[in-house]
Amino acid sequence: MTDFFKYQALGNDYVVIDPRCTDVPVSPESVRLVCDRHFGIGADGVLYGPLEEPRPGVPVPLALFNSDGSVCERSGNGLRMFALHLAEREPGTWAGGEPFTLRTAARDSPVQILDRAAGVVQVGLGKPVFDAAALPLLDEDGTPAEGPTLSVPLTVGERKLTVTALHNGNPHTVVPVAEPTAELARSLGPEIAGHARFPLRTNVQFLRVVSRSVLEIEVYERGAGYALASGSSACAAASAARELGLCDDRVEVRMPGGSVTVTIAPDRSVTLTGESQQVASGVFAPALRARLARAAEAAR
Ligand SMILES: N[C@H](CCC[C@H](N)C(=O)O)C(=O)O
Repeated sequence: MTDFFKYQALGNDYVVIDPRCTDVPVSPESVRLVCDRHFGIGADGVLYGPLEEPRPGVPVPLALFNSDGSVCERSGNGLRMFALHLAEREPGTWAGGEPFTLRTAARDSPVQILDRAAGVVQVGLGKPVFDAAALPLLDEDGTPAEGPTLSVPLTVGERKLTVTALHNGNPHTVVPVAEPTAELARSLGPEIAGHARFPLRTNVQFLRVVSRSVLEIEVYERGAGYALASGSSACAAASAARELGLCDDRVEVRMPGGSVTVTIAPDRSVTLTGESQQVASGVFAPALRARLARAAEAAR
């Protein structure tokens, strides 16, 4: 029995719970406990799956959770880590470098392991949508906003920002700034992520365009807080910068935990490539197991 596998991608860390390997119940409450860095394992989220026995040629379903227990539709890094998990469990089936498909609440995402030893995995996030209704984004007066979300004004406390919002499986808000810092992300990030104009909340990226081929971001994730890296955030920043004419169609996105490569096809489809690694696997101690079981029971 293996209750959990822990992975990280550029410091964005996830615990994989594979129902084929453990009977630990997964609920929002137990996710919060597992992700707690003091009372649990510690992670930005949980990848729970595969939800059915994987078969080659059939999309592999999994569920994604943020560390606060909320459901997340898609995670660029999370899917890359989950692909590696499948390859490490069943190298004969998944590690051959053939593309396969992972299925989450957002939609199907193609993944491909480019270098298993180095943990290099590519994932396609499809075409982003720059549309107020998709996020959703409300007007200042609380009514649903309409139309494109490129360079829209957003008032946050005393600050009048200009942001670009988009949906690439999950919602993102890109804030161009002169100097993205962890302090800025930690202070302003939560105010934007939970802003009344985003009723479903949003992930937030503070962006500096270093050159046409290099972007730098700091990330505040919806449901997980400050993050050292985020794959879909890197893609969101690249898509926003590309749409605003600020970068080319292949960019390096630098984050505190490391860099990824994002490419944007002529039809705007986005591909994310980067590294990730397994860092640990193990069993929960009986006391934590008991608490997880109680947490799942309470959630019923
Ligand atoms: N870390 C993830 C993004 C998680 C997004 C999540 N916080 C949400 O609620 O949308 C990534 O690498 O793409």
